Amino acid sequence: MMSLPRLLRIMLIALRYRLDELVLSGIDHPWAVRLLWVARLGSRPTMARGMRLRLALESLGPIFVKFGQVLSTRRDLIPPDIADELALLQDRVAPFPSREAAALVEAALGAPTGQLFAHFEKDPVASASIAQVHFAVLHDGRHVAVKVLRPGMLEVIDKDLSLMRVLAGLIERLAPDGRRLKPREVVGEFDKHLHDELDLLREAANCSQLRRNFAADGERKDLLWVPEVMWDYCASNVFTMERMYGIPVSQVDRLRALGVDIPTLARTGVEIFFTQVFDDGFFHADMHPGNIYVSDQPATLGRYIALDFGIVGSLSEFDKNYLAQNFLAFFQRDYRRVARLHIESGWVPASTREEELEGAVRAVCEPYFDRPLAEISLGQVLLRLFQTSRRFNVEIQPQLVLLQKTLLNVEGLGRQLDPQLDLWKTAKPYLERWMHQRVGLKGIRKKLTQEAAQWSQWLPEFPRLIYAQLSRPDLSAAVLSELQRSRQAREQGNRLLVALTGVAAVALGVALWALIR
Ligand SMILES: Nc1ncnc2c1ncn2[C@@H]1O[C@H](COP(=O)(O)OP(=O)(O)OP(=O)(O)O)[C@@H](O)[C@H]1O
Repeated sequence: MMSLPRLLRIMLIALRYRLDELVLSGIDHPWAVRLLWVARLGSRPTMARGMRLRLALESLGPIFVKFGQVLSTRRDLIPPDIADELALLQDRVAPFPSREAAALVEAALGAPTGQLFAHFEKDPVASASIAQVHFAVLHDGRHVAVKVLRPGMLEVIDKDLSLMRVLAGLIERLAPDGRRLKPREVVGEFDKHLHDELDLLREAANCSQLRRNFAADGERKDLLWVPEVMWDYCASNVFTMERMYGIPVSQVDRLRALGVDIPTLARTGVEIFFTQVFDDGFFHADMHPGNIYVSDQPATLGRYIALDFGIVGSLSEFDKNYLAQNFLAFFQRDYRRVARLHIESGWVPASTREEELEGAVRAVCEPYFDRPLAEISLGQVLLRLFQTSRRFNVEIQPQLVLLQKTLLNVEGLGRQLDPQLDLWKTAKPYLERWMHQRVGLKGIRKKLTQEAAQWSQWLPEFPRLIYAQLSRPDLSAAVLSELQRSRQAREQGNRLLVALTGVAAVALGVALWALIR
């Protein structure tokens, strides 16, 4: 599967941009030192290292560009100057011919586009490295957007990925800093990311779930507008959804000219994110400005529109608990609690000394309080917490890394819209409400409701089980005579136990009946 000419080309480009300096400086393998010395002859780095890496990735093609974009979010691993430069990577590429797009749709949906759609726009509205989007109209008049996967993507990706794995192995072995950079882990993560993005049915299902989450109750309906999935027009390489009408959130001047209140927009953006994280545990994790639009239609002016559902994150109750408690403890500067939370939840080995962890957490968190609360980046705090945790042998769960990356995006977006945005003020009510719901009466009620079905099965069996336990025939004579001695006391106790169990069962039954009624 691995192509030698392609590997050589990658290496030549890497040398041309002197990328060896980035990862191999300080190398002490004799043959590699000599080889590098020859290869470096005549080339002299004149540009900043980040720019050289960006240009190299651009000349290696769309998969490497995508890799650079993903890498730009790993600020826990790479220095800020490189991350900033990689964030500039654009993966707009020339569209593939519309004939080919139409043929792919026909093959996937089993009918010619002329028969499937009342109208199918020949020219794509957008084309990126993985897919391109065509607008169309269904026979019932609904306007749709049809996302079509580029042909032959899987083969190209698998070839480039196997090369990346080879390079990652080399870097890990040769580079003095190789282990810390975790190149194989980064490529592994990228591999998963790409394969997820390649399955458009998966993306359609994510879209459908997000739409349901935001359509469920009236309050939320106005927060975020998510396209409806046209399931009859979807396949693994074709995703047809409702067409949305809006303006990219980054075009602030246009939005302002339409009368959209920008500070409100900034606050709502953060609220939407926290709603997804703490209420649903399911969040859109590719929140770059190109995927977030704002409605320009009179009826829905200013409402957020989500697009591109290739990457989403899911959080368990445990993750949410970890996040909420840590944020709250952090803002109360209660580092002992942060440390204890990590030990009690089993995040760090039980043998970890609480004071040691507390000291480490204090060292990373305290500098943040040098600035006003409104300027603190929750994404950065989380990142620093993760970095500290790593030193104490914690493997950070991928969904939390995804969340931290998205949080940085959301904060960036919010502050771009409104530099005065007080993130903590916007986030705090969510965290407190969530904690309240979890530990307060509401939380207990919710838990009981969830368990109600189980209890309704167990409850009727209680008297039989109690009776069976109290009249076990297999008690030996010795035990019986021993028991006879204390029979009186026990009978008294048993009567009390049965009475109490009965009362408890009735109370529980009434409570459950009230909850599920
Ligand atoms: N439902 C829709 N309604 C209107 N326009 C859409 C819709 N879906 C996608 N588009 C347009 O197509 C563009 C690309 O869509 P999308 O982001 O889903 O594709 P992508 O291939 O994942 O691109 P990228 O990798 O750059 O994010 C969007 O920025 C938007 O302009």
